[in-house]
Amino acid sequence: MSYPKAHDLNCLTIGELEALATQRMDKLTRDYYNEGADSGSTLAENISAYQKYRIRPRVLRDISSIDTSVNIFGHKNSIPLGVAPTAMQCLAHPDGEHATARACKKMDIVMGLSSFSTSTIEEVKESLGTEHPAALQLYLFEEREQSRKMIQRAKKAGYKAVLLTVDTPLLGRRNLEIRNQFKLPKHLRVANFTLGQNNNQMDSIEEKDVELNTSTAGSGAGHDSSSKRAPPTGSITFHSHAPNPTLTWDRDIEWLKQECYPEMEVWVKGIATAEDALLACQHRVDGIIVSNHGGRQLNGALATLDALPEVVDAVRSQPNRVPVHVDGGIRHGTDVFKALALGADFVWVGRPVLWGLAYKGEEGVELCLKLLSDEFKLCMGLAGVTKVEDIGKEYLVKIDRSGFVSRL
Ligand SMILES: Cc1cc2nc3c(=O)[nH]c(=O)nc-3n(C[C@H](O)[C@H](O)[C@H](O)COP(=O)(O)O)c2cc1C
Ligand SMILES: CC(C)CC(=O)C(=O)O
Repeated sequence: MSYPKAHDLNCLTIGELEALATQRMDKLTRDYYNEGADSGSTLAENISAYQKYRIRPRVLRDISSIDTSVNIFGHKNSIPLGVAPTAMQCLAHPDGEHATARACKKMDIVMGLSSFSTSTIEEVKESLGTEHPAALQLYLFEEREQSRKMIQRAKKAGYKAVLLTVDTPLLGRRNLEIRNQFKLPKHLRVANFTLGQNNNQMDSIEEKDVELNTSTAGSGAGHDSSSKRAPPTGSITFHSHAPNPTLTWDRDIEWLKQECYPEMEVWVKGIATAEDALLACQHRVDGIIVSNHGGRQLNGALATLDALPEVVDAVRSQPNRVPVHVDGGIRHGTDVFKALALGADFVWVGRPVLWGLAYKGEEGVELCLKLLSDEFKLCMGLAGVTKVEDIGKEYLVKIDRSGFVSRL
């Protein structure tokens, strides 16, 4: 018997990957990527929530053949994990989203692409290849024509789904970002909205956008409680356009489905309650991602793993049961196992992939995905499970602060 595979002896865990990446990123990027909103307590709890559960391993079950694969968007994915959409990946590495795409392709792992990517929808799909599944994360703009164009481009490029981000009616308050007056360096662009589309110069993040973040004027979160906001105009920037306080279930989800069907599925990303999960089912979305945006939006919100059971229960009470995914705080293969045992069908991972990218570009992302894959497979085997669909709550116990253990 040999030691478990070591892909990089300098980096055997996601924790080590974070440390290595942290040394390599400039302060602006590191702060932008790593921080959560306000005190960061929701970001921290997304991670620590996994420690409330312990695994109940079963033995003597012949685990000599383990199948970690699942289906997503009609494709086989090597493990029940995808790369969450995260903005502006060229900040971490010059190859940015292309490096992520190539690593995803190699690892048979679905990729979520942010609307605010530093490479275009079409370019990234080319790096993924025609067969490989991808989902476009959508910030649905008030300027609906821009969103319609994005959707059409994604369809044409072969994206399988749109993940509508619903937890950004306003932008969360990220203090380091504000203190650093974060903006995209001049040599980078938010590629989907730059020259070439519509012959319309839509700039990347400029000085005035920083103003929007610090004063929150225009984002609807100004201090004047009676002020009425005006819809954003001019350049498309993340501060001005990503948050959209006008979105509603009735008007916008229905509109989006009409625009996307039949080529692309419509998912909502950012559900955190049973009530909204029920509405998502009633509006017949194709899937739900339980997410609090990696703790970057409403600080004080429940950790996603803690929100997951109520969402799963709500969805299971419905006749049209849709898949439930979760993201936030996943840093080890055992976390993937725990999320699935609590009823998730699939998980998405954000920051660890960015750390991989910052560490070694494509190779670093691949390393990140390999670590999580290896850990997940090992966890399945040691827990006595050979098929993903067999992972259930009987494999977990909850442990409270005083060490009291209870069955689920
Ligand atoms: C730097 C950064 C940028 C992000 N950009 C987006 C984005 O453009 N759209 C979006 O829906 N979510 C975005 N997210 C949230 C992720 O999709 C995901 O919900 C979150 O990162 C999961 O938490 P984790 O980082 O703990 O894995 C971003 C997260 C980070 C850290
Ligand atoms: C607002 C974005 C463009 C990026 C984002 O979602 C994030 O920074 O969390």
